[in-house]
Amino acid sequence: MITWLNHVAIAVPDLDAAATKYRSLGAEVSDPQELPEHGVIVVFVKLPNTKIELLHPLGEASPISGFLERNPGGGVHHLCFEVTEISEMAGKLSEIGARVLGDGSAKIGAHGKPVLFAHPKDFHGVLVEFEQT
Ligand SMILES: C[C@H](C(=O)O)C(=O)SCCNC(=O)CCNC(=O)[C@H](O)C(C)(C)COP(=O)(O)OP(=O)(O)OC[C@H]1O[C@@H](n2cnc3c(N)ncnc32)[C@H](O)[C@@H]1OP(=O)(O)O
Ligand SMILES: [Co+2]
Repeated sequence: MITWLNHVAIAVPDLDAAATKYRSLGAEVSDPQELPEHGVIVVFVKLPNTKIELLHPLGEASPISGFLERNPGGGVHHLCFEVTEISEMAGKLSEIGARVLGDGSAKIGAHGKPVLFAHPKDFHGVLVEFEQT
């Protein structure tokens, strides 16, 4: 079952500049975290009711490189919802006709929990991430 909004992710061309901008507004911003398995480096802006994940490509084959080429100034990249049972999610997604990205199995995400992504073309033009609660 889908529950909380865990984060909204924004792809940015300059991670330090983006982190500084949110910090200057008084937000608590985490240190950068490299996620080589996901091809990104991330920073989290912590808000009382959710988080903003600032994303920048890491390595040669980042899944967000194409997005930043098309949106050089940055843009909203994905939404992440928590789910009670990630192991059931891949099956549920195919049941409703949504493609699971990658090899279809969950990977460990930025919070140390399994995550899956569904294709934006199957979710009203929005890339959706699901994270185990
Ligand atoms: C771990 C951490 C965490 O939170 O724990 C993360 O979030 S990692 C976050 C980074 N990891 C991921 O994003 C993993 C899942 N993402 C992917 O596999 C890829 O980004 C992807 C397949 C969605 C898109 O890759 P791509 O841009 O190179 O592919 P294409 O050029 O073929 O794009 C196919 C179509 O999808 C559209 N498209 C691409 N990216 C997005 C997006 N973020 N939101 C909405 N639409 C999108 C393109 O415009 C294109 O539309 P048209 O055909 O109309 O031109
Ligand atoms: Co994310």
